[in-house]
Amino acid sequence: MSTGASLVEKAKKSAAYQAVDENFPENAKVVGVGSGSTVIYVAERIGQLKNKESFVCIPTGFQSKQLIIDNGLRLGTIEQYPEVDIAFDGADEVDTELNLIKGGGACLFQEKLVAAAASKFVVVADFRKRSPSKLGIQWRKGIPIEIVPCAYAKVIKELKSMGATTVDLRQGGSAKAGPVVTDNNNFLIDADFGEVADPAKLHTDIKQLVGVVETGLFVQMADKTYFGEESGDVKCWSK
Ligand SMILES: O=C[C@H](O)[C@H](O)[C@H](O)COP(=O)(O)O
Repeated sequence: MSTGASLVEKAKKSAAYQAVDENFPENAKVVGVGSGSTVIYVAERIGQLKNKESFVCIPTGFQSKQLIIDNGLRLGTIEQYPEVDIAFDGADEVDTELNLIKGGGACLFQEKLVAAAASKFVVVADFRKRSPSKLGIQWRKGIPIEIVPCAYAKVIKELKSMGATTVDLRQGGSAKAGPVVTDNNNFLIDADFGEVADPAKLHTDIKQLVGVVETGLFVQMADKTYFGEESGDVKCWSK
């Protein structure tokens, strides 16, 4: 009998494999590979393609770069290839409009850069990531926000005055004393705004604060999301 953890793992793998199988363009030249535990299976599936010498993969951070290398894929950079045919990535939460919260694994800036450069953006997730309506229902840790380190005290104060109920500078915990440092040498703040009524407005309001590099709100960027279900099925939401 499958345990809860192995059901989740199977769900991630089924979603990732189906997303690659149904969306990988035959003549793809440049492919974005996201970050996190679900994308591991995306990279694995792309690594099984017979024509893997014919395209380059663009990473969204250090872990993603390692996934590309470990699966025998060609590594490129977004500076060399600013036009991406398709990008695959995970999400922390997906709402019914396909808006996303991302950055639970501290990789949001490069993820958004690659997704924004992509003609098509496909998200892979397990059933726990699906919101019944708005963002902020399933993912309760707050919206990840990447900031320039010296701005943290100012931005925390401003997020509180914008109505965030809890605002935390993300800590490394037992793995690192002090704050998490992103792949871009920045800090992360997690700001809880509860249920997000208008993700586009919240993103714009946060982005205007001096010191904010990017928010983990991906508004109207995803074309499709594949959810691996507990039953073993995969559900696809598309625009
Ligand atoms: O910063 C991390 C990324 O946004 C991930 O794609 C996101 O946290 C989902 O990761 P996972 O597939 O491990 O749930």
